Amino acid sequence: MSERPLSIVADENIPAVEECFGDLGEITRVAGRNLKASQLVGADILLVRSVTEVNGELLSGSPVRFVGSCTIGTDHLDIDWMEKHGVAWSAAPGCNANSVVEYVFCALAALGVDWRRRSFGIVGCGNVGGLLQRRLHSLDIECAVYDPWLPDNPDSASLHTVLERDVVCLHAPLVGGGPHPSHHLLGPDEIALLRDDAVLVSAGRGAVVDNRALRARLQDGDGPATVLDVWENEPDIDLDLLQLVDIGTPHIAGYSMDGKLAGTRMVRAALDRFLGSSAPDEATADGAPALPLSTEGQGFAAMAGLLLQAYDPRADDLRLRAAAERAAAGSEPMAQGFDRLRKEYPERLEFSHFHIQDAGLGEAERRQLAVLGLL
Ligand SMILES: NC(=O)c1ccc[n+]([C@@H]2O[C@H](COP(=O)([O-])OP(=O)(O)OC[C@H]3O[C@@H](n4cnc5c(N)ncnc54)[C@H](O)[C@@H]3O)[C@@H](O)[C@H]2O)c1
Ligand SMILES: O=C(O)[C@H](O)[C@H](O)COP(=O)(O)O
Repeated sequence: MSERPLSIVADENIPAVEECFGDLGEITRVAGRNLKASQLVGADILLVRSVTEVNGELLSGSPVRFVGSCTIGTDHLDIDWMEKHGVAWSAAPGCNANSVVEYVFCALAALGVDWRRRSFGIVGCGNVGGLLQRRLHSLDIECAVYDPWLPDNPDSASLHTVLERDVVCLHAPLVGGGPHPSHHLLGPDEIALLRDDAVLVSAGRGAVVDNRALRARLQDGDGPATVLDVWENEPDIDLDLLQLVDIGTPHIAGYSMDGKLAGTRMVRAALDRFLGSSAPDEATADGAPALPLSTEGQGFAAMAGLLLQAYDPRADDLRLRAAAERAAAGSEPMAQGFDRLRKEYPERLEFSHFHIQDAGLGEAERRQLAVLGLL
């Protein structure tokens, strides 16, 4: 690419683009959900989130030579098309994995589920599932893993076995083809395996679970306690399903400020590799003063209380239900409300920004909280 300033088109909801990319040229912010080819006339670089389908329809005829997605997931990118047409690309593997794992434990805390007494099943054991597995190992909690690409994982088990565990966590990507597609990996038969006293946490991609089949199972009045962060047909989600889940959130498990900034930084680093240059100082969520958390109660209640002071997913659940009520009342379409909650998401910091102020906790609880990243 030439030495002239670059023209960078970036989704309006990616944080710190000006700080991380401003030295390279001119930045134009766009609404990613409905990005059109006509908005890419003259663009060299395109920075997207998961809501932009990046394919031949969008890119053919444009001068874009590098696409950066500040996300872990890549199912919105037509990688084959880009590689065939000489468009370089990068996502941000693992950028918000810690945020998702913290979401899982906070959701369990909100449900009053003492994770120390439960067995876990993990579907998809990459950056997110693998981090969860390592934390569970450090806490001496049993887990079984279904990941067809990782047969040597020490906890490797069949999908059937994994789905019969006490807490089932879904962290598989949405994969369309190949030997292990994941669309509706959990269909009616697999959903039937989930125990009534189990917990299901889905934080990969919505269409990994057949939402209609899940709704049918929950409508029968039984089924597991259910935490859904991702949905089929986002942002126009199934409002009946939302009524049936225990915690429903608008695809924000990975939305810690740390995770978002890591995504922006990783894409800048990838662009530098492409350009053969190096990055300026990066924006970071580090260095903020440690925020105090106080303990109340003892044992699991104290630990759960601390986690929920750091992040309580029930606040996100309430906001999503309020958006659903507005949709039902006809004052704001659900799709608009879902995207607005994501756009206006409050700043959320990961556990590493907090510290536990008083010493009411026992040694075991302190050690367990340290494993989770809370000191
Ligand atoms: N809810 C959120 O906010 C949020 C945040 C981050 C990531 N995600 C989603 O979670 C997914 C996983 O994230 P990651 O960082 O662990 O990705 P990753 O690419 O590091 O790992 C994905 C793992 O899933 C496995 N896998 C592939 N196909 C599978 C299948 N059919 N069944 C089971 N496992 C399969 C892969 O072998 C790999 O080990 C991402 O692709 C993304 O879609 C969601
Ligand atoms: O894939 C990811 O990294 C996550 O799903 C991420 O949180 C998606 O967020 P978005 O790009 O839609 O803002």
